[in-house]
Amino acid sequence: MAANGNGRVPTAPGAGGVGRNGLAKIQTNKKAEGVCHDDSTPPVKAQTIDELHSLQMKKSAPTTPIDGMKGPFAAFSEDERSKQQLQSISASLASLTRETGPKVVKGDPARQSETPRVSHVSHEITPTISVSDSSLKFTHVLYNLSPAELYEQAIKYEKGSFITSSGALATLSGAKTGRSPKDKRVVRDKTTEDDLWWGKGSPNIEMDEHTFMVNRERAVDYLNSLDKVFINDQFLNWDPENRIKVRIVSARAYHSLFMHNMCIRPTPEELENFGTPDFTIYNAGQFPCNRYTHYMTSSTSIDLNLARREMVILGTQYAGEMKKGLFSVMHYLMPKRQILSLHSGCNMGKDGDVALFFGLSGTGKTTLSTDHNRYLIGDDEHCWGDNGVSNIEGGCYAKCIDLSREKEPDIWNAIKFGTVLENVVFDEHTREVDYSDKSVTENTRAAYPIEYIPNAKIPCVGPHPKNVILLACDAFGVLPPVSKLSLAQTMYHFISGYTALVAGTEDGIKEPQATFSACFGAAFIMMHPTKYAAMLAAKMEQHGATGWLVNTGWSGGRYGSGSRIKLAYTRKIIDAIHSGSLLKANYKKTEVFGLQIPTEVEGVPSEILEPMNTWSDKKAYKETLLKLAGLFKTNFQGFVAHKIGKDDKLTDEILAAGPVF
Ligand SMILES: Nc1ncnc2c1ncn2[C@@H]1O[C@H](COP(=O)(O)OP(=O)(O)O)[C@@H](O)[C@H]1O
Ligand SMILES: C=C(OP(=O)(O)O)C(=O)O
Ligand SMILES: [Ca+2]
Ligand SMILES: [Mn+2]
Repeated sequence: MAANGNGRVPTAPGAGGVGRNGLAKIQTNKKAEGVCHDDSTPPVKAQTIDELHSLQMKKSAPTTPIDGMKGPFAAFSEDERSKQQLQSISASLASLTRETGPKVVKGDPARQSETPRVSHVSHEITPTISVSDSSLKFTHVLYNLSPAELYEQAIKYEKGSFITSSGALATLSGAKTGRSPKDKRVVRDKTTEDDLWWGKGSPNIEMDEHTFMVNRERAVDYLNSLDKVFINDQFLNWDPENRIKVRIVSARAYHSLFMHNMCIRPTPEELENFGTPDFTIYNAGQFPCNRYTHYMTSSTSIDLNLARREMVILGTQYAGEMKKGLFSVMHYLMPKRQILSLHSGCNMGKDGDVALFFGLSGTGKTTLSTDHNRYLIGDDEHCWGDNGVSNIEGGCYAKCIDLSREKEPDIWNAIKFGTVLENVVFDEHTREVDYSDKSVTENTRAAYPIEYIPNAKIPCVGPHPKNVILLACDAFGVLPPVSKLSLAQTMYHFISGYTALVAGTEDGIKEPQATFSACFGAAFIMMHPTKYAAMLAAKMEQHGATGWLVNTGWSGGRYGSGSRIKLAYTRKIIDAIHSGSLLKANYKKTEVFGLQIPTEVEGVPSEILEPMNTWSDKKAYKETLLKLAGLFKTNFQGFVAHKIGKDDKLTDEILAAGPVF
């Protein structure tokens, strides 16, 4: 025993007095005189460490009790259902050159000895001469794992996975940190040839059925070659009558957790009775496509086959491809049922007033629909049908760059256990995230279940919208912070789908990049933009919704000389739209774009409402305004030949609703 500071050996504990470093000595239990016990609880009921471990985890309770079951599924035993489920998964993973699907086993291969969930699929093993090695191998599936299980899988097996100080799962998406629209392919067949929008401006770049099958086989073979794959069986669309069952097969826990958060999570009962999915994604993102395959122009390919109801992902691990790929599918399926699909955020006031927020990436859909004073219905993808609106998703996907607790408290607080944080930078020791760090990418993201936002409206449905807000982040700084639109103007701006962002943050980039993306989501629509526009016009007219154009971009000059409109001001503008007070304001009409701008908005300095006021160089303002107007005009040329709605009246009005100069 070491000597203490004064050179004396400390006395035994229990003897009273002062111990080492002057601290009071530990007192042992009086009752335990002579024996050294560290607690008085009974010993654990285990003889070995393995027994102790087995005590720790109990088997999940079956949701339907096996005895005394009622309802249509009473005839099926637990075993029977589990067998059917494995057969369905095996069918999903079937390589089309082989007769049957792979032999599927549930559970982590690394934990077979511990997991009670190993259940063999009773495959009819057809004796065949040309048996390949791959057919001898079992495919282990990790089926609808919980966030906790997915965390463990990610941290154990996926490089770049860490728990941040707030409990979120930090992940890396690899070489791709954003979507790859140029690598998206859609199968052109007899049906889609007539139904879809092809050619100039369309996001649908064609591929043939055979090439799709080549890529599908490549993805399926890759997935079957792995130690294990993740399967998510989930739903899209909160409207129960138009709910779609989706299955996502992926190779990474990160992808599985992302989709767990983003799609609607089935209850255990719904999962038991899931049956066959309506749509399946094969995400083999780690594995590239073969560039010598017809139609491939890079090693990335995102392939959609509407007839087969399948999507294949090769060569990109960016999780947003899955979410937005399914959104494309909804943009096909829903309008066929007379339901309008919308790339918009959506929220609802206490009185049931619903607002839609359209806009391209980074314009504020997620930020502005997440509003502490209103119920969040969803941040990105919705349907508008005869009964009102419904969210397609079960989660939100927020941009995190420069996120602050003060400005966006609800999003900040949603970044906790269960949330996927993509491509963020954090302190190696404290695991505190630095949201201002763009070292990996500027497109850092958080994906969280919608119920992580305290005032989420569950189920995520609402009545018909009262306000339709078009968001444009105008880096030219010439669009007013807010203007009230006529129906024709709303359609003009909806079809134009304008935003201008700064290309990057490097010095020397003076010129903002204008983007026109029809329906504020050209990358995701499947039919001609005028189809969606006509539906929107009819719905807005029928339900008396008002259109608004809100510039969440620059004021007082273009990017470089002006500055971004304060989020606090934009929120005040949005508040005034929601409350109805802006509808009653006084308006004046702007030059060139002919926009109605209010003279006053509560909480917003009046001088910024008219952009010209904020520019010190009036000549530069006028030039920039005309430049932007020219860009709008050129872009709209592509639509002048199309009729919108049943008669020419609206079409003519829309054409007249653009800039005049
Ligand atoms: N005036 C403003 N209005 C809206 N967003 C703003 C404003 N100023 C800055 N921002 C920032 O712009 C980004 C908008 O992104 P986000 O809401 O995720 O867009 P979207 O959901 O449309 O892709 C957020 O990072 C937000 O903090
Ligand atoms: C996820 C995306 O959407 P947004 O930026 O609109 O949130 C995306 O465009 O990839
Ligand atoms: Ca979006
Ligand atoms: Mn968003």
